[in-house]
Amino acid sequence: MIEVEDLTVARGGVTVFEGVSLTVDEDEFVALVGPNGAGKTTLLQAINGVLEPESGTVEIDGRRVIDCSARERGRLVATVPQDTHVGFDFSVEDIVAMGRTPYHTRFGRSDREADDRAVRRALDRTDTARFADRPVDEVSGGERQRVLLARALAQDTPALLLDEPTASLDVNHQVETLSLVSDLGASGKAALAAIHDLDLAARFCDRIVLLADGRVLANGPPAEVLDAPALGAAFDADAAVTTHPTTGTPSVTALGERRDRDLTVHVVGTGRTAARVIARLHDAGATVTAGPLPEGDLAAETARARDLETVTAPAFGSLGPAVRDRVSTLRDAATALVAADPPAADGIAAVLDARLPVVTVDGARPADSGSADRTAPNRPEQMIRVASPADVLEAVVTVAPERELPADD
Ligand SMILES: Nc1ncnc2c1ncn2[C@@H]1O[C@H](COP(=O)(O)OP(=O)(O)OP(=O)(O)O)[C@@H](O)[C@H]1O
Repeated sequence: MIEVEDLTVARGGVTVFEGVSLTVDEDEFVALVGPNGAGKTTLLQAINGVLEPESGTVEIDGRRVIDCSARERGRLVATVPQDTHVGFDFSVEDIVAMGRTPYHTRFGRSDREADDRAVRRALDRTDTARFADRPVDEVSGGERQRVLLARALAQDTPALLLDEPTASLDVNHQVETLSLVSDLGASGKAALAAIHDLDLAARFCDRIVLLADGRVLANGPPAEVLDAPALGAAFDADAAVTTHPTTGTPSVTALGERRDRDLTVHVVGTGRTAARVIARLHDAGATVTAGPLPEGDLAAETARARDLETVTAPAFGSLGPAVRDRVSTLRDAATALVAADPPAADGIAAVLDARLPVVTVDGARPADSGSADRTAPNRPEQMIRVASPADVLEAVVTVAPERELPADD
Protein backbone atom coordinates (compact mmCIF):
# COMPACT_ATOMS: atom_id res chain seq x y z
CA MET A 1 0.00 0.00 0.00
CA ILE A 2 1.23 3.49 -0.91
CA GLU A 3 0.34 6.25 1.56
CA VAL A 4 1.17 9.86 0.71
CA GLU A 5 0.38 12.29 3.48
CA ASP A 6 0.33 16.07 3.17
CA LEU A 7 3.25 16.10 0.74
CA THR A 8 4.84 19.33 -0.45
CA VAL A 9 7.61 19.18 -3.05
CA ALA A 10 9.65 21.99 -4.59
CA ARG A 11 11.97 21.95 -7.60
CA GLY A 12 14.55 24.62 -8.26
CA GLY A 13 13.17 26.57 -5.30
CA VAL A 14 9.63 26.60 -6.71
CA THR A 15 6.82 24.67 -5.02
CA VAL A 16 5.37 22.19 -7.52
CA PHE A 17 2.51 21.00 -5.31
CA GLU A 18 1.44 21.41 -1.74
CA GLY A 19 -0.39 19.27 0.79
CA VAL A 20 -0.96 16.31 -1.53
CA SER A 21 -2.45 13.25 0.16
CA LEU A 22 -3.45 10.02 -1.51
CA THR A 23 -3.39 6.29 -0.97
CA VAL A 24 -3.13 3.36 -3.35
CA ASP A 25 -4.27 0.08 -1.86
CA GLU A 26 -2.43 -3.15 -2.55
CA ASP A 27 -5.07 -4.30 -5.02
CA GLU A 28 -5.56 -1.01 -6.83
CA PHE A 29 -4.45 0.53 -10.11
CA VAL A 30 -4.73 4.31 -9.82
CA ALA A 31 -4.17 6.85 -12.60
CA LEU A 32 -2.51 10.17 -11.96
CA VAL A 33 -3.74 12.69 -14.52
CA GLY A 34 -3.28 16.40 -15.01
CA PRO A 35 -1.97 19.01 -17.41
CA ASN A 36 1.68 19.30 -18.46
CA GLY A 37 3.80 20.57 -15.63
CA ALA A 38 1.23 19.71 -12.94
CA GLY A 39 3.82 17.66 -11.09
CA LYS A 40 2.92 14.05 -11.94
CA THR A 41 6.54 13.00 -12.54
CA THR A 42 7.62 14.99 -9.49
CA LEU A 43 5.06 13.18 -7.33
CA LEU A 44 6.19 9.77 -8.60
CA GLN A 45 9.81 10.72 -7.87
CA ALA A 46 8.89 11.80 -4.37
CA ILE A 47 7.08 8.49 -3.83
CA ASN A 48 10.04 6.39 -4.98
CA GLY A 49 12.45 8.43 -2.87
CA VAL A 50 14.39 10.12 -5.70
CA LEU A 51 13.20 13.54 -4.54
CA GLU A 52 13.12 14.62 -0.94
CA PRO A 53 9.91 16.48 -0.05
CA GLU A 54 9.82 19.83 1.74
CA SER A 55 7.30 18.32 4.12
CA GLY A 56 4.93 15.40 4.44
CA THR A 57 5.52 11.66 4.32
CA VAL A 58 5.48 8.76 1.89
CA GLU A 59 5.08 5.24 3.24
CA ILE A 60 5.00 1.99 1.33
CA ASP A 61 3.72 -1.02 3.26
CA GLY A 62 4.18 1.01 6.42
CA ARG A 63 7.85 1.91 5.75
CA ARG A 64 8.92 5.54 5.33
CA VAL A 65 10.57 5.51 1.91
CA ILE A 66 12.97 8.35 2.62
CA ASP A 67 14.43 6.46 5.60
CA CYS A 68 15.14 3.30 3.57
CA SER A 69 18.48 2.35 2.02
CA ALA A 70 18.58 2.17 -1.78
CA ARG A 71 18.41 -1.63 -1.61
CA GLU A 72 15.42 -1.58 0.74
CA ARG A 73 13.69 0.93 -1.52
CA GLY A 74 14.40 -1.32 -4.49
CA ARG A 75 12.46 -4.09 -2.78
CA LEU A 76 9.56 -1.79 -1.96
CA VAL A 77 8.95 0.18 -5.13
CA ALA A 78 9.73 -0.26 -8.82
CA THR A 79 9.45 2.55 -11.35
CA VAL A 80 8.94 2.56 -15.09
CA PRO A 81 10.36 5.96 -16.08
CA GLN A 82 9.06 8.29 -18.76
CA ASP A 83 12.47 8.50 -20.38
CA THR A 84 13.24 5.06 -21.77
CA HIS A 85 16.78 5.92 -22.79
CA VAL A 86 18.98 3.27 -21.17
CA GLY A 87 22.44 4.57 -22.01
CA PHE A 88 24.38 1.33 -22.24
CA ASP A 89 24.62 -1.51 -24.59
CA PHE A 90 23.28 -4.46 -22.58
CA SER A 91 20.94 -7.09 -23.91
CA VAL A 92 17.23 -6.83 -23.15
CA GLU A 93 17.53 -9.78 -20.80
CA ASP A 94 20.44 -8.15 -18.92
CA ILE A 95 18.36 -5.01 -18.42
CA VAL A 96 15.43 -7.02 -17.08
CA ALA A 97 17.80 -8.96 -14.80
CA MET A 98 18.93 -5.65 -13.27
CA GLY A 99 15.51 -5.58 -11.63
CA ARG A 100 16.84 -8.33 -9.34
CA THR A 101 19.73 -6.22 -8.00
CA PRO A 102 17.96 -5.29 -4.73
CA TYR A 103 17.90 -8.99 -3.86
CA HIS A 104 21.64 -9.51 -4.32
CA THR A 105 24.04 -9.27 -1.43
CA ARG A 106 27.46 -7.78 -1.76
CA PHE A 107 28.72 -11.34 -2.23
CA GLY A 108 26.55 -11.91 -5.29
CA ARG A 109 23.26 -13.53 -6.17
CA SER A 110 21.75 -15.36 -3.25
CA ASP A 111 18.98 -17.20 -5.07
CA ARG A 112 19.87 -17.66 -8.70
CA GLU A 113 16.79 -19.76 -9.43
CA ALA A 114 14.39 -17.16 -8.03
CA ASP A 115 16.15 -14.49 -10.11
CA ASP A 116 15.91 -16.51 -13.30
CA ARG A 117 12.26 -17.33 -12.67
CA ALA A 118 11.38 -13.68 -12.06
CA VAL A 119 13.24 -12.52 -15.19
CA ARG A 120 11.68 -15.18 -17.40
CA ARG A 121 8.20 -14.43 -16.11
CA ALA A 122 8.66 -10.68 -16.58
CA LEU A 123 9.88 -11.18 -20.16
CA ASP A 124 6.90 -13.38 -20.93
CA ARG A 125 4.30 -11.10 -19.37
CA THR A 126 5.51 -8.06 -21.27
CA ASP A 127 5.88 -9.81 -24.62
CA THR A 128 9.60 -9.04 -24.70
CA ALA A 129 10.97 -12.60 -24.53
CA ARG A 130 11.10 -12.69 -28.35
CA PHE A 131 13.93 -10.18 -28.42
CA ALA A 132 15.55 -10.95 -25.07
CA ASP A 133 18.97 -11.43 -26.68
CA ARG A 134 18.95 -8.22 -28.70
CA PRO A 135 20.98 -5.18 -27.52
CA VAL A 136 18.53 -2.83 -25.78
CA ASP A 137 19.61 0.13 -27.91
CA GLU A 138 18.58 -1.78 -31.02
CA VAL A 139 14.91 -2.22 -30.10
CA SER A 140 12.20 0.32 -30.83
CA GLY A 141 11.08 2.98 -28.33
CA GLY A 142 7.86 1.09 -27.62
CA GLU A 143 9.70 -2.20 -27.18
CA ARG A 144 12.13 -0.48 -24.81
CA GLN A 145 9.23 0.83 -22.77
CA ARG A 146 8.03 -2.74 -22.33
CA VAL A 147 11.56 -3.86 -21.43
CA LEU A 148 11.59 -1.30 -18.61
CA LEU A 149 8.21 -2.56 -17.46
CA ALA A 150 9.68 -6.06 -17.47
CA ARG A 151 12.61 -4.83 -15.35
CA ALA A 152 10.13 -3.30 -12.89
CA LEU A 153 8.13 -6.55 -12.74
CA ALA A 154 11.31 -8.58 -12.14
CA GLN A 155 11.92 -6.33 -9.15
CA ASP A 156 8.89 -7.99 -7.56
CA THR A 157 7.85 -5.06 -5.34
CA PRO A 158 4.58 -4.35 -3.53
CA ALA A 159 4.39 -0.92 -5.22
CA LEU A 160 4.74 -0.12 -8.91
CA LEU A 161 5.01 3.42 -10.32
CA LEU A 162 4.69 4.11 -14.01
CA ASP A 163 5.35 7.43 -15.72
CA GLU A 164 3.48 7.55 -19.01
CA PRO A 165 3.82 3.79 -19.54
CA THR A 166 1.99 3.85 -22.86
CA ALA A 167 3.52 6.98 -24.39
CA SER A 168 5.44 5.19 -27.15
CA LEU A 169 3.24 2.14 -27.54
CA ASP A 170 1.02 1.24 -30.47
CA VAL A 171 -2.69 0.90 -29.65
CA ASN A 172 -2.50 -2.85 -29.23
CA HIS A 173 0.40 -2.71 -26.79
CA GLN A 174 -1.19 0.23 -24.93
CA VAL A 175 -4.18 -1.96 -24.16
CA GLU A 176 -2.03 -5.01 -23.38
CA THR A 177 0.28 -3.08 -21.09
CA LEU A 178 -2.52 -1.43 -19.13
CA SER A 179 -4.44 -4.72 -18.88
CA LEU A 180 -1.29 -6.27 -17.48
CA VAL A 181 -0.82 -3.50 -14.92
CA SER A 182 -4.49 -3.75 -14.04
CA ASP A 183 -4.08 -7.51 -13.48
CA LEU A 184 -1.02 -6.84 -11.33
CA GLY A 185 -3.11 -4.42 -9.31
CA ALA A 186 -5.80 -7.05 -8.91
CA SER A 187 -3.20 -9.60 -7.83
CA GLY A 188 -1.92 -7.55 -4.93
CA LYS A 189 0.34 -4.75 -6.20
CA ALA A 190 -0.36 -1.10 -5.53
CA ALA A 191 0.07 0.50 -8.97
CA LEU A 192 0.12 4.24 -9.66
CA ALA A 193 0.57 5.51 -13.22
CA ALA A 194 0.83 9.00 -14.68
CA ILE A 195 -1.32 8.75 -17.79
CA HIS A 196 -2.17 11.45 -20.33
CA ASP A 197 -4.79 9.44 -22.18
CA LEU A 198 -7.91 9.97 -20.07
CA ASP A 199 -9.92 7.35 -21.95
CA LEU A 200 -7.32 4.69 -21.20
CA ALA A 201 -7.14 5.85 -17.59
CA ALA A 202 -10.91 5.54 -17.28
CA ARG A 203 -10.94 2.15 -18.91
CA PHE A 204 -8.20 0.45 -16.93
CA CYS A 205 -7.86 2.22 -13.60
CA ASP A 206 -9.90 1.73 -10.45
CA ARG A 207 -9.50 5.37 -9.48
CA ILE A 208 -8.24 8.61 -10.98
CA VAL A 209 -6.35 11.31 -9.09
CA LEU A 210 -6.50 14.67 -10.85
CA LEU A 211 -3.48 16.84 -10.07
CA ALA A 212 -3.61 20.49 -11.12
CA ASP A 213 -2.84 23.93 -9.76
CA GLY A 214 -0.44 22.45 -7.22
CA ARG A 215 -2.96 20.21 -5.50
CA VAL A 216 -5.27 17.23 -5.87
CA LEU A 217 -8.39 18.63 -7.56
CA ALA A 218 -10.30 15.35 -7.61
CA ASN A 219 -9.79 11.76 -6.49
CA GLY A 220 -12.32 9.03 -7.12
CA PRO A 221 -13.79 6.53 -9.58
CA PRO A 222 -13.25 7.53 -13.25
CA ALA A 223 -16.89 8.44 -13.85
CA GLU A 224 -16.80 10.87 -10.92
CA VAL A 225 -13.48 12.50 -11.67
CA LEU A 226 -13.92 12.79 -15.41
CA ASP A 227 -16.73 15.29 -15.50
CA ALA A 228 -16.68 18.20 -17.87
CA PRO A 229 -16.43 21.10 -15.38
CA ALA A 230 -13.61 19.49 -13.36
CA LEU A 231 -11.63 18.79 -16.51
CA GLY A 232 -12.31 22.28 -17.81
CA ALA A 233 -10.90 23.74 -14.59
CA ALA A 234 -7.86 21.46 -14.59
CA PHE A 235 -6.92 21.64 -18.25
CA ASP A 236 -8.13 25.17 -19.04
CA ALA A 237 -10.13 23.92 -21.96
CA ASP A 238 -13.61 22.73 -22.67
CA ALA A 239 -14.08 18.99 -22.71
CA ALA A 240 -16.95 16.70 -23.57
CA VAL A 241 -17.34 13.52 -21.55
CA THR A 242 -19.38 10.73 -23.07
CA THR A 243 -19.70 7.01 -22.47
CA HIS A 244 -17.54 5.04 -24.86
CA PRO A 245 -19.90 2.89 -26.97
CA THR A 246 -17.61 -0.17 -26.85
CA THR A 247 -15.96 -0.11 -23.44
CA GLY A 248 -18.82 1.59 -21.56
CA THR A 249 -16.27 3.73 -19.66
CA PRO A 250 -16.04 7.53 -19.74
CA SER A 251 -14.51 8.99 -22.87
CA VAL A 252 -13.14 12.52 -23.01
CA THR A 253 -12.93 14.74 -26.06
CA ALA A 254 -11.01 17.97 -25.67
CA LEU A 255 -12.79 20.78 -27.45
CA GLY A 256 -10.09 23.39 -27.09
CA GLU A 257 -10.83 26.87 -25.89
CA ARG A 258 -14.36 28.07 -26.65
CA ARG A 259 -15.08 31.59 -27.73
CA ASP A 260 -18.33 32.59 -26.05
CA ARG A 261 -20.94 33.99 -28.40
CA ASP A 262 -23.87 36.18 -27.59
CA LEU A 263 -26.21 33.51 -28.83
CA THR A 264 -28.63 31.34 -26.88
CA VAL A 265 -30.19 28.49 -28.79
CA HIS A 266 -32.75 25.94 -27.70
CA VAL A 267 -32.60 22.60 -29.48
CA VAL A 268 -35.32 20.02 -29.75
CA GLY A 269 -34.86 16.76 -31.52
CA THR A 270 -33.53 13.24 -31.40
CA GLY A 271 -30.71 11.04 -32.45
CA ARG A 272 -27.58 11.71 -34.39
CA THR A 273 -28.81 14.86 -36.10
CA ALA A 274 -29.78 16.57 -32.84
CA ALA A 275 -26.56 15.37 -31.19
CA ARG A 276 -24.46 16.90 -33.96
CA VAL A 277 -26.47 20.12 -33.83
CA ILE A 278 -25.94 20.40 -30.07
CA ALA A 279 -22.22 19.69 -30.38
CA ARG A 280 -21.77 22.08 -33.31
CA LEU A 281 -23.54 24.99 -31.60
CA HIS A 282 -21.95 24.47 -28.19
CA ASP A 283 -18.47 23.99 -29.57
CA ALA A 284 -18.87 27.17 -31.62
CA GLY A 285 -19.48 29.09 -28.40
CA ALA A 286 -23.29 29.38 -28.29
CA THR A 287 -25.19 28.86 -25.05
CA VAL A 288 -27.23 25.76 -25.80
CA THR A 289 -30.23 24.36 -23.97
CA ALA A 290 -32.18 21.37 -25.15
CA GLY A 291 -35.36 19.48 -24.65
CA PRO A 292 -37.54 17.66 -24.54
CA LEU A 293 -34.96 15.01 -25.43
CA PRO A 294 -35.82 11.34 -25.13
CA GLU A 295 -34.04 9.75 -22.16
CA GLY A 296 -30.99 7.73 -23.20
CA ASP A 297 -30.97 9.29 -26.65
CA LEU A 298 -27.65 10.21 -28.26
CA ALA A 299 -28.70 13.87 -28.22
CA ALA A 300 -29.37 13.73 -24.47
CA GLU A 301 -25.99 12.08 -23.91
CA THR A 302 -24.21 14.70 -26.03
CA ALA A 303 -25.83 17.51 -24.04
CA ARG A 304 -25.08 15.82 -20.73
CA ALA A 305 -21.43 15.35 -21.73
CA ARG A 306 -21.18 19.10 -22.24
CA ASP A 307 -22.96 19.83 -19.00
CA LEU A 308 -25.77 21.67 -20.80
CA GLU A 309 -29.13 22.51 -19.34
CA THR A 310 -31.60 20.02 -20.74
CA VAL A 311 -35.02 18.55 -20.18
CA THR A 312 -35.37 14.85 -20.83
CA ALA A 313 -38.55 12.83 -20.97
CA PRO A 314 -39.39 9.16 -21.52
CA ALA A 315 -38.91 8.21 -25.15
CA PHE A 316 -42.55 7.31 -25.68
CA GLY A 317 -45.62 8.97 -24.33
CA SER A 318 -46.79 12.55 -24.08
CA LEU A 319 -45.09 15.26 -22.08
CA GLY A 320 -46.33 16.06 -18.61
CA PRO A 321 -47.02 19.63 -17.46
CA ALA A 322 -43.78 19.84 -15.45
CA VAL A 323 -41.72 18.95 -18.49
CA ARG A 324 -43.60 21.43 -20.63
CA ASP A 325 -43.03 24.16 -18.07
CA ARG A 326 -39.30 23.52 -17.89
CA VAL A 327 -39.05 23.44 -21.68
CA SER A 328 -40.95 26.74 -21.88
CA THR A 329 -38.56 28.36 -19.43
CA LEU A 330 -35.51 27.31 -21.39
CA ARG A 331 -37.13 28.16 -24.69
CA ASP A 332 -38.11 31.64 -23.50
CA ALA A 333 -34.51 32.42 -22.69
CA ALA A 334 -33.39 31.48 -26.20
CA THR A 335 -32.95 33.70 -29.23
CA ALA A 336 -33.57 30.90 -31.68
CA LEU A 337 -34.90 27.38 -31.82
CA VAL A 338 -33.39 24.51 -33.71
CA ALA A 339 -35.54 21.51 -34.50
CA ALA A 340 -33.44 18.53 -35.49
CA ASP A 341 -35.37 15.38 -36.31
CA PRO A 342 -37.94 16.12 -33.61
CA PRO A 343 -39.47 13.07 -32.00
CA ALA A 344 -43.18 13.71 -32.43
CA ALA A 345 -45.72 16.40 -33.15
CA ASP A 346 -46.34 16.62 -29.43
CA GLY A 347 -42.70 17.36 -28.67
CA ILE A 348 -42.14 19.91 -31.34
CA ALA A 349 -45.41 21.75 -30.71
CA ALA A 350 -44.32 22.28 -27.13
CA VAL A 351 -41.44 24.40 -28.27
CA LEU A 352 -42.47 25.83 -31.60
CA ASP A 353 -45.41 27.81 -30.26
CA ALA A 354 -42.86 30.20 -28.82
CA ARG A 355 -42.74 31.98 -32.18
CA LEU A 356 -39.01 32.30 -32.07
CA PRO A 357 -36.91 32.15 -35.22
CA VAL A 358 -36.59 28.49 -36.16
CA VAL A 359 -33.95 26.51 -37.96
CA THR A 360 -34.94 23.02 -38.93
CA VAL A 361 -32.30 20.49 -39.72
CA ASP A 362 -32.52 17.39 -41.84
CA GLY A 363 -35.86 15.59 -41.73
CA ALA A 364 -37.45 17.99 -39.25
CA ARG A 365 -40.40 19.73 -40.82
CA PRO A 366 -42.57 21.63 -38.37
CA ALA A 367 -45.16 22.23 -41.07
CA ASP A 368 -45.81 18.48 -41.09
CA SER A 369 -46.30 18.34 -37.37
CA GLY A 370 -50.04 18.71 -37.63
CA SER A 371 -50.15 22.00 -35.81
CA ALA A 372 -48.69 24.31 -38.41
CA ASP A 373 -51.16 27.12 -37.79
CA ARG A 374 -50.21 27.27 -34.12
CA THR A 375 -46.50 26.71 -34.59
CA ALA A 376 -45.61 28.81 -37.59
CA PRO A 377 -43.02 31.41 -36.70
CA ASN A 378 -44.27 34.95 -36.91
CA ARG A 379 -42.20 35.91 -39.97
CA PRO A 380 -41.27 33.56 -42.83
CA GLU A 381 -37.72 34.96 -43.01
CA GLN A 382 -37.25 33.73 -39.47
CA MET A 383 -37.42 30.15 -40.58
CA ILE A 384 -34.64 28.35 -42.39
CA ARG A 385 -34.25 24.73 -43.24
CA VAL A 386 -30.80 23.25 -43.66
CA ALA A 387 -29.83 19.79 -44.73
CA SER A 388 -26.83 19.27 -42.49
CA PRO A 389 -25.91 19.97 -38.86
CA ALA A 390 -22.66 21.43 -40.25
CA ASP A 391 -24.69 24.41 -41.52
CA VAL A 392 -26.71 25.04 -38.38
CA LEU A 393 -24.61 27.83 -36.89
CA GLU A 394 -24.70 29.91 -40.04
CA ALA A 395 -28.47 29.44 -40.28
CA VAL A 396 -29.04 30.39 -36.65
CA VAL A 397 -26.98 33.56 -37.04
CA THR A 398 -29.02 34.39 -40.14
CA VAL A 399 -32.43 34.04 -38.46
CA ALA A 400 -31.37 35.53 -35.14
CA PRO A 401 -28.53 37.95 -35.78
CA GLU A 402 -29.13 40.05 -32.67
CA ARG A 403 -29.63 38.95 -29.14
CA GLU A 404 -33.21 40.09 -28.81
CA LEU A 405 -36.23 38.09 -27.83
CA PRO A 406 -39.15 38.36 -30.26
CA ALA A 407 -42.18 40.00 -28.76
CA ASP A 408 -44.66 37.61 -27.22
CA ASP A 409 -48.25 38.08 -28.38
N1 LIG B 1 14.81 19.13 -12.76
C1 LIG B 1 13.95 20.13 -12.57
N2 LIG B 1 14.36 21.30 -12.02
C2 LIG B 1 13.52 22.33 -11.81
N3 LIG B 1 12.20 22.27 -12.12
C3 LIG B 1 11.74 21.15 -12.68
C4 LIG B 1 12.58 20.03 -12.93
N4 LIG B 1 11.84 19.06 -13.48
C5 LIG B 1 10.59 19.55 -13.57
N5 LIG B 1 10.53 20.80 -13.09
C6 LIG B 1 9.32 21.65 -13.01
O1 LIG B 1 8.46 21.06 -12.06
C7 LIG B 1 7.11 21.20 -12.50
C8 LIG B 1 6.44 19.84 -12.55
O2 LIG B 1 7.04 19.07 -13.57
P1 LIG B 1 6.66 17.56 -13.79
O3 LIG B 1 7.59 17.00 -14.82
O4 LIG B 1 6.58 16.86 -12.49
O5 LIG B 1 5.19 17.70 -14.38
P2 LIG B 1 4.29 16.61 -15.12
O6 LIG B 1 2.91 16.75 -14.58
O7 LIG B 1 4.92 15.26 -15.02
O8 LIG B 1 4.35 17.15 -16.60
P3 LIG B 1 4.19 16.38 -18.02
O9 LIG B 1 2.75 16.04 -18.16
O10 LIG B 1 4.61 17.44 -18.99
O11 LIG B 1 5.11 15.19 -18.00
C9 LIG B 1 7.16 21.91 -13.84
O12 LIG B 1 6.89 23.26 -13.63
C10 LIG B 1 8.57 21.70 -14.30
O13 LIG B 1 9.00 22.77 -15.10
